[in-house]
Amino acid sequence: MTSTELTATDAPVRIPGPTTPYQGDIARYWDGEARPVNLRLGDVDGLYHHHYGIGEVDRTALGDPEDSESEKKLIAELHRLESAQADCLLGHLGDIGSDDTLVDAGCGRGGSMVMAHQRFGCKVEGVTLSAKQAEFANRRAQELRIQDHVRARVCNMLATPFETGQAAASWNNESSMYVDLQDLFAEHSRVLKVGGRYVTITGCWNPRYGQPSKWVSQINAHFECNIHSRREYLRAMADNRLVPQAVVDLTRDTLPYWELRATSSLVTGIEEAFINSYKDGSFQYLLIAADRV
Ligand SMILES: C[S@@+](CC[C@H](N)C(=O)[O-])C[C@H]1O[C@@H](n2cnc3c(N)ncnc32)[C@H](O)[C@@H]1O
Ligand SMILES: CC(C)=CCC/C(C)=C/COP(=O)(O)OP(=O)(O)O
Ligand SMILES: [Mg+2]
Repeated sequence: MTSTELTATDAPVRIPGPTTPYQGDIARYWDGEARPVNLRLGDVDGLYHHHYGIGEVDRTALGDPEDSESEKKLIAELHRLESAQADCLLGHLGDIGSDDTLVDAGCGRGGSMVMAHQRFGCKVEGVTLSAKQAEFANRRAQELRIQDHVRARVCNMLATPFETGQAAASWNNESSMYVDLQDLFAEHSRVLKVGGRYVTITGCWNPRYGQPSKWVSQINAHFECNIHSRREYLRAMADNRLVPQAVVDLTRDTLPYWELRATSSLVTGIEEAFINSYKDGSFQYLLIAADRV
C-alpha cells in the first residue's frame, strides 16, 4: 500500500506506507487509539505524547487528594513528566541550528516534534504508519502556525523519502519496538549526515535476566509490539555506523511516573507489568545517544 503526495514542483512522490501485514495492523491500532490517558494529558497544553514520563513527582503540585481539583492536578503532573522525558531526549541531540532538519521516526501525534521546533527553531519531519496520527499532528502544527517547520507523513520508517545525509539528527521515542533493528538503524544511518546524532528512548529487556520475562511478554501482547534486548540495540547500532556516545538507564527515573499513574482514574491495566518488570530487573528504560560515524 502506498500514498501519493505532491512536492512543490508537483512531481508525484511515492511514499511507502505499511508494507507488511503487521505494519497494516499497527497502522489500524494507532488509527483507532483514543485512550483518555493520552488525550486528557495532551489537552493540558496541546502537546500530545505517546510515551511515558521521567523524574520525581512534585507532591506540592498534587495538593490535597480530597480537593475537587485533585484529578486535574494529577493529570497535569503526569503530563509534566512525559514532557520532561521528551526534553531529556532532545537534550541529547547535540547542537542543532535553525537551518537543520530533524527526523522523528514513529512520531505519533507529534508532541516531541513541536517541542523540538520550539527548542531549536529547526525543521522537523515525522513519519508514522497512522494516517489519523499524521492528520492530528499536522492539524496541531497548523494551529500553532508552525506547519512550514513541522510536518508528519504517513510512511514506513524503514523506507523514508528523506535524502541521504539530509538530517542533522534523528530519533525514535518509544517506537523502535515495532521494527527490525538492523533495518531501522540502516535507514537512520542513511538519512543522517556523518557526524549527526541519533537518539532513542526505549524499553528493552535485560540480557542479565536471561530471556524476556512474563511481564515483557504481557507488554508485547498489550501493544502488539516486539521489545528488543539491550544487547540487540548495541549490536545493531555497531553494525550500522552508529557509535554510542551515552547510554543512560532511566529505569529508576520512570518508576515514579508509573507509581503515580497507577493511582489515577486513567489506568489502562498495563501499569503492573511495567512496575513489576522494572523492579525485578527484567526490563529497562534506556536512552541511547549515538554518533553517525
Ligand atoms: C508509542 S508511539 C510513539 C509516538 C511518539 N514517538 C511519541 O513519543 O509520542 C509509536 C509510534 O510508532 C509508529 N510506528 C510503528 N511502526 C512504524 C513504522 N514501521 N513506520 C513508521 N512509524 C511506525 C506508530 O505509528 C506510532 O506513531
Ligand atoms: C516502553 C515501551 C515498551 C513502549 C511501547 C510503545 C508504547 C505503546 C508507548 C506508549 O504509548 P501510549 O502513550 O499510547 O501508551 P499508554 O496508553 O499506555 O499511555
Ligand atoms: Mg500514554
